[in-house]
Amino acid sequence: MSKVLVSDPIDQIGIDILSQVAQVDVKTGLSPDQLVQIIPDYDALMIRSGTRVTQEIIEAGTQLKIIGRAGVGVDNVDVPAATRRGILVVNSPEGNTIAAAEHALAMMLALSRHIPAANQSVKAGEWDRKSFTGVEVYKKTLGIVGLGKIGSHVAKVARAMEMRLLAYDPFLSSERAEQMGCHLVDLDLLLRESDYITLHLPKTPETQHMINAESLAKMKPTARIINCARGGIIDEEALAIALKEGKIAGAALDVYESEPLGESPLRALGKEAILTPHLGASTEEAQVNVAIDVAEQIRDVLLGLPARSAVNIPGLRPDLLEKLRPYLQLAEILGNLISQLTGGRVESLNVRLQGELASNESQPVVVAALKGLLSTALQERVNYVNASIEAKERGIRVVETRDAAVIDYTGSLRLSASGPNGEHTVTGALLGDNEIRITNIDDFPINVPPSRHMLFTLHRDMPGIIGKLGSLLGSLNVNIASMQVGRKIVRGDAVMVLSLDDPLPDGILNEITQVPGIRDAYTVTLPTS
Ligand SMILES: NC(=O)c1ccc[n+]([C@@H]2O[C@H](COP(=O)([O-])OP(=O)(O)OC[C@H]3O[C@@H](n4cnc5c(N)ncnc54)[C@H](O)[C@@H]3O)[C@@H](O)[C@H]2O)c1
Ligand SMILES: O=C(O)[C@H](O)COP(=O)(O)O
Repeated sequence: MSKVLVSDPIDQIGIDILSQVAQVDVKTGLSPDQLVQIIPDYDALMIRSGTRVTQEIIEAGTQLKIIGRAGVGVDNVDVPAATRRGILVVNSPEGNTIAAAEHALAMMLALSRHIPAANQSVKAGEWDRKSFTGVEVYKKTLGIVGLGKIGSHVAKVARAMEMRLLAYDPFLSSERAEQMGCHLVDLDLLLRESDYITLHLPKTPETQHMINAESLAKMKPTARIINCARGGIIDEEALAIALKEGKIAGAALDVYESEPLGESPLRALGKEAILTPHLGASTEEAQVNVAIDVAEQIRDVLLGLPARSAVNIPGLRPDLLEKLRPYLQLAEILGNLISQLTGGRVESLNVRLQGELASNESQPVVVAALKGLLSTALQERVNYVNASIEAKERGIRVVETRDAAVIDYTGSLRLSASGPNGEHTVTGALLGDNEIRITNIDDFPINVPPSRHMLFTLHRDMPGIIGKLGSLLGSLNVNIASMQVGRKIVRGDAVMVLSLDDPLPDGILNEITQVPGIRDAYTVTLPTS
């Protein structure tokens, strides 16, 4: 049974889903060293933002197949290291969108009306109304930095409060921003004109300290800033100084450069600063959403099914996946076949996608062919996550051609490559009921289903050859399940394709090529029943 480690608190519903297929161990609060020690036992790791999944942990996770982040941000996971090791990283891109947006809006209103400080004052026995006079958000300008899922929900609610909306998002068109009621502007203008600024963008090297002393200096002295996105987008030291010196009126932070927040000048500030401990996603609803979303993906991957929100492999729409699934299997088999026929070590792979496979949506089929090609050398270490990277690192050039014309089959795939055994070409297609067929080998037409043990010969089409080969295999107690000959002209060159019930004994290929008329022979083991 697979084993899943849950190293951050997640909703019970996620644990119930995982328990359908795996032993689930919930161990929160582990130190990095403890995690390195126990991770080798686990097939899957489920986390929130509390666990930092470093390269060291990934390398120690020799059984790890998937890391599931019950939330959006994967900045606490070394995704490139996971990709190199073929470990899938999945998240829940939408499960906590509403929760995070509502937290940002709550912060904006709490800042405007000094709610935390007023609450504290009443609880301390005071009745001070004068110190807590606030401001209204009505008709004020809200600058939204990052108009993605969370930013656009904030925009929707803020519009209902009749705020004027500015947005800065370099990856969004003005038309799209206008549809959301926002006027797209540059960051400089947004900083200068906004009464409130709310951040909803990822933390990247480019956005690190995007809000710094210089940008704070551009803001109005009455401006308030909210960060419920990621710590580090604001330079905390510069912010603390700006607040202390009254350069801006307030800040509400849910996320910090280092979490948990340690010693910080922010802690010493008064009612102008509101600090919450990374609570954006902490609603009952969001925690159920993300736990279901990610646990289901981990469960599916452990069952050999694809994940819907993988961050290190292009996601596939479920309908497209359903359509491509038999082609992915075909591509893997053909990739494996060509690798064995060429003797491995190919320098380039030519992939021809024909008929319905010519569409750009069939790109995963190329990845599947690479996976099949590399699996002879890398076995289970290659998968859909790392096949393209592994191929690149091995210097394998992939040349794709696409032709939408339908020839013989609705869709077909042809691979050619050369290696130590010379150049070979294999073509395959699906029959009406999605049955896989190898339809051509080295330009000889055939029509055989792939099978686990196969023998391919190149021979002269002449009487007696089939009988001689059959007798030879019979004398070795190898049972032939099926046999087919492909030829272009009578008594010319031909290929023979045999499906065998048993693997061929070692060294037998030499004997086969001694049969008069047989020029070459290859045994192949394919990943099929
Ligand atoms: N506090 C929390 O608990 C919490 C919860 C959920 C999400 N988040 C964080 O909120 C942020 C937004 O999440 P989302 O789901 O809306 O993501 P999203 O991908 O839907 O939106 C992000 C937007 O930021 C924009 N963007 C990227 N680089 C930018 C830049 N340099 N300047 C301006 N805009 C830029 C993108 O174009 C995109 O529109 C993320 O950082 C996420 O990790 C925090
Ligand atoms: O990226 C996210 O989803 C948020 O930061 C939430 O993080 P959390 O799951 O640790 O609450």
